[in-house]
Amino acid sequence: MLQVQSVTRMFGQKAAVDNVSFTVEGPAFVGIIGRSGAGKSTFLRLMNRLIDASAGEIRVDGQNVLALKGPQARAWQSQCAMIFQQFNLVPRMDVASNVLHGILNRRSTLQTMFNLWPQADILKALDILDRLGIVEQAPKRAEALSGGQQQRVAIARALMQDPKIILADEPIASLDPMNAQVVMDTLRRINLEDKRMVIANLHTLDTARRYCDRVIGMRDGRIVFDGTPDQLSTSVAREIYGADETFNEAATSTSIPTDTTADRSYADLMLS
Ligand SMILES: Nc1ncnc2c1ncn2[C@@H]1O[C@H](COP(=O)(O)OP(=O)(O)OP(=O)(O)O)[C@@H](O)[C@H]1O
Repeated sequence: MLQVQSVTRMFGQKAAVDNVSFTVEGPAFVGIIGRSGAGKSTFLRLMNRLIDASAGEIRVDGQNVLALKGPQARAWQSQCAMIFQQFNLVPRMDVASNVLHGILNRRSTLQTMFNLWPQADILKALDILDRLGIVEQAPKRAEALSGGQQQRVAIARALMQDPKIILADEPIASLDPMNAQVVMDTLRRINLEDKRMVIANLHTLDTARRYCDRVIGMRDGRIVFDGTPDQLSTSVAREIYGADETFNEAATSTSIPTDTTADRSYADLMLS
């Protein structure tokens, strides 16, 4: 169970995250939406302890993870793995080693220097890649893969940590619609099959509606919507994004073009 209680993060005089509270029971798939600067990334970084909160508590199964220090804070970080828009892989390193890097902090410097991995870890990494449908890519350099494949490698690296929670910061923002769907399907599968909570910052409404059990809308650091995908009407979305009646949902869509639109580029669709 996740309990976020009155969490605030100030940058100077500005509250990037402003008195945010919500509770999630069980391993839900939670989407956070909102326009640029709403505080979505800051919130995920607070949860993962990449930055400190100015006030508030985040309790996971009763423990306030914002109060953890030193090794306990690092242990928490491996319990809530992070996935980023730009994948954050080591481009020249092979895919299998990138996945193994998910458990880098559990190894000695000497083992790391000589790239020595226990066989059990290597097998686990290959198993995870197999599960995500990219095991044949294991010996290739990460930079040789498509964006969608690279994001799946990043998900595999996260799974190597065996996390309770996966935090995904705009995981499909750099991907074309087809790859975006594969990556979102992968995250949803992990959520449902492994019962790991996923909290994903999403920049498109249709993705939030399609994949999430729960959607949280942020605006200027505050929660302005917290509900189910079917409660996320166009007028509610307009409120979250702070847009007027010219607000066009299609401009926040990543749906895959079909039939009559198949010849048009994705950019054309976004602009239409
Ligand atoms: N390190 C920082 N120093 C100062 N201000 C910051 C810092 N990080 C974020 N902010 C500010 O906090 C606010 C929230 O930023 P944040 O990146 O969390 O928004 P976001 O909703 O994730 O936006 P985006 O979708 O563009 O990433 C913004 O006004 C931003 O300028």
